[in-house]
Amino acid sequence: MTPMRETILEALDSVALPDGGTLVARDLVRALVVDGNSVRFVIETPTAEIAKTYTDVRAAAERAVAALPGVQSVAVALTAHTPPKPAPSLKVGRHPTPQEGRQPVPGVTNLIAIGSGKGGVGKSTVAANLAVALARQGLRVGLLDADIYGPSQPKMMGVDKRPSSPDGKRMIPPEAHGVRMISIGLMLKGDDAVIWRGPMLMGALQQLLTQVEWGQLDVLLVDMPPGTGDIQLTLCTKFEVRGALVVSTPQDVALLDARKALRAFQTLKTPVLGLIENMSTFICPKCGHEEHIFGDGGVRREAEKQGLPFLGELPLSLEVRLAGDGGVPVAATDSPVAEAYTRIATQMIAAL
Ligand SMILES: Nc1ncnc2c1ncn2[C@@H]1O[C@H](COP(=O)(O)OP(=O)(O)OP(=O)(O)O)[C@@H](O)[C@H]1O
Repeated sequence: MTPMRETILEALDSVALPDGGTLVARDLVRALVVDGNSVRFVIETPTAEIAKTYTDVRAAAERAVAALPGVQSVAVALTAHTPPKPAPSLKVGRHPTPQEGRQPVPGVTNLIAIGSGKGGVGKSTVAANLAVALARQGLRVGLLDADIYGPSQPKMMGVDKRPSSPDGKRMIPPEAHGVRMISIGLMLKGDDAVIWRGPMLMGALQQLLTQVEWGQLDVLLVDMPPGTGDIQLTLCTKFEVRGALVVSTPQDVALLDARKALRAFQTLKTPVLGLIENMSTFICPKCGHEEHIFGDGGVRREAEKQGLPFLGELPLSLEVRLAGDGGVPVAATDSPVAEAYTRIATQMIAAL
């Protein structure tokens, strides 16, 4: 049984604060994510001084949520409100500028959203590798990490340089493995968490799309946060999106959520260019035995059922994980997995 957001907020509304009110009544709960039986959220206090007095509140909040039926793990972060860290002189993170209709991103021919229903299915890994595979085929490629709550592209692409902003108005994206890349993660210091409300998220996305000097790009891939929400809505309603790719594992629970993401793209009138299956199979490096850990062919069947293109499958492999953690995506190497990415990139180019 998956716990409901409302039930969690109700439980948090019972957590009293030393300076009066409750966590919910004082609107201090941010970034509440329910992922199966795991719950995570942030308690954001107005100042660092107040945060220091909230250690017991955090423990009480964790206990209150852990006691709910269906909850197996709870992670609570305690932060103080800090304004988002700006790039050298360009402030990112503001309310969106009003805008009429869907706009193109200057210089970008194909703006493509990479989404997933469920977190952790490898969407960011696929986005990074696909970007590199497309660049290796000679395309001019950009990658925008819009996973504002868990930006992972700087690590996966091996970029830790902050973008420069010579005029304080526009940002120059750093380049890695032939891909121009920008991530909200590059504008933050170390482990800082971004805690913005919906309008701020929309403003940040708008800035990353329009105030970055992307140059001429054949493809700009947008690594979306998992699920459906403000970012997906803003991207698909405010910008001319060529289409979306949806990543899933073959597991039933992942497919269930992938279907929701597909439906959301359809509702937003964003064409789905195809489905990609990640973690399809595991081949034991010692004995060569092949095991379908998360099920066999689920995403291909789903694509057929929905009448959508199936772009290919990618194995579960230690090499992929190590490459991602090491900042050199496997698609930049000569591994057989890189070939699988090349095949998907070729299919994708044909679909554009
Ligand atoms: N095919 C694969 N083989 C091995 N490890 C993988 C594979 N795909 C992804 N991973 C690993 O799984 C973890 C989660 O991947 P990733 O961050 O890409 O998922 P995600 O769907 O973007 O997650 P989130 O939605 O939470 O941002 C990472 O450690 C990544 O290296």
